[in-house]
Amino acid sequence: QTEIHWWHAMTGANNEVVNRLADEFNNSQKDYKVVVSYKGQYADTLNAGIAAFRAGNAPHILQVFEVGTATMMGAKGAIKPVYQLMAEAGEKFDPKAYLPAITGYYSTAKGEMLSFPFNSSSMVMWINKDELKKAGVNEIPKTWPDVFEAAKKLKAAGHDTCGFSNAWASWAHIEQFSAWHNVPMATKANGLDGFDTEMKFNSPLHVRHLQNLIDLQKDKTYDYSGRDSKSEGRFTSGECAIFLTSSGFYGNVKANAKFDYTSTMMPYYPDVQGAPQNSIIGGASLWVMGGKSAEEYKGVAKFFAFLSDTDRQAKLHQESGYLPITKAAYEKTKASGFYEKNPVLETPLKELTNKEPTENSRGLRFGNMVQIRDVISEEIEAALAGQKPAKDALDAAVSRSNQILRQFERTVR
Ligand SMILES: O=P(O)(O)OC[C@H](O)CO
Repeated sequence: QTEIHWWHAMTGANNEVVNRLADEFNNSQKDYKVVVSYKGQYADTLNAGIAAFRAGNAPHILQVFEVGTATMMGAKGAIKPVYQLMAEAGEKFDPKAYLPAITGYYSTAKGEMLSFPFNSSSMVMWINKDELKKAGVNEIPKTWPDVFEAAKKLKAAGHDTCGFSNAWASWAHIEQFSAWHNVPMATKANGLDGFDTEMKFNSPLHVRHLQNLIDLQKDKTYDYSGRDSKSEGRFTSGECAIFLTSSGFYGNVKANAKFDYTSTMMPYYPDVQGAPQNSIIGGASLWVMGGKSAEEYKGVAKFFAFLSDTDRQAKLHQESGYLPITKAAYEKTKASGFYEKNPVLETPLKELTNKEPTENSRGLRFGNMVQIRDVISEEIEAALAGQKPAKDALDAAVSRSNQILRQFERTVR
């Protein structure tokens, strides 16, 4: 039996999904065995994969979050492009079977798919309906001003430590925020049209939004919850009744929330023309590492074909809140009337398809984005702590990010 090692970053309900998929595949045939290992949060998993590649003991499959895409593309020799892998192994593989918002993110300009879409998400606003009702908020907030008003009422009703919050600081307030308001995060279609891109997220709109957060952070009407998803439990525990994070949080919400909940589209500033635009994807894809044997690659290709099965994809979507990856899985879910009963699962799809994507909302691809996210978060944290005004923090984040982009350009040249 040939072992296929899969390193991933899934916890809670999504960790169970990963384990179950591996078990199902292992029981479905005898030639290959998928062995899964949890390697920490996404950034840790990516670092572990790169370090292992350098040391000559990389896994076969590495789950990498969407912002690690450029890093993986630039890591020559470290990866085996998925379109090549599938062709060499003779596995049926049609990139057109997948949702274009997802494949576009993980393909070259020529349309060659480099990594295998696995758990794509978008950011939604999770709502604790019971607590909103208790606080006298009769309508689910739609706009940022609505959210601020609702958060003030929640605070007055006893939510002392959190009126509203979010996971993934940069994803929420810079990356998704820019796309949703149709303003550039950076030039060159946010890097999709070339690594020689420059950051632009210090616009008056970005400054205004961060200033609002700074003002509300003072008495915890807004309360910061960190750079990644570790604090998502603040929603399920009931502490924060309005919480922006991934649609892929669904499995954990379903398992742990002891209240009536829903998810809704991200808020927007209603005076910004064209807002809301469309959201961009998040989550992760599966990268195949370089330097493995033909037999091992055959096993990986078989596993990917297994994952693409329509019923399996539909189930994965319906249980986890991640997007249906294939068009067939989406159609099947829709036709079964599933979304009428479970509107929560349709929220990210509605956001992604809200309008035809523009240069500002197709996605993003930045070299060293993992470091850039840290820089953005660091500056947001300093601003929220009252150490610098919003404009200074965003100017600093932009200029530091541009330096990191230039470093990346030098390494891939
Ligand atoms: O929580 P996930 O898996 O949807 O990922 C959220 C962000 O896109 C990670 O970069």
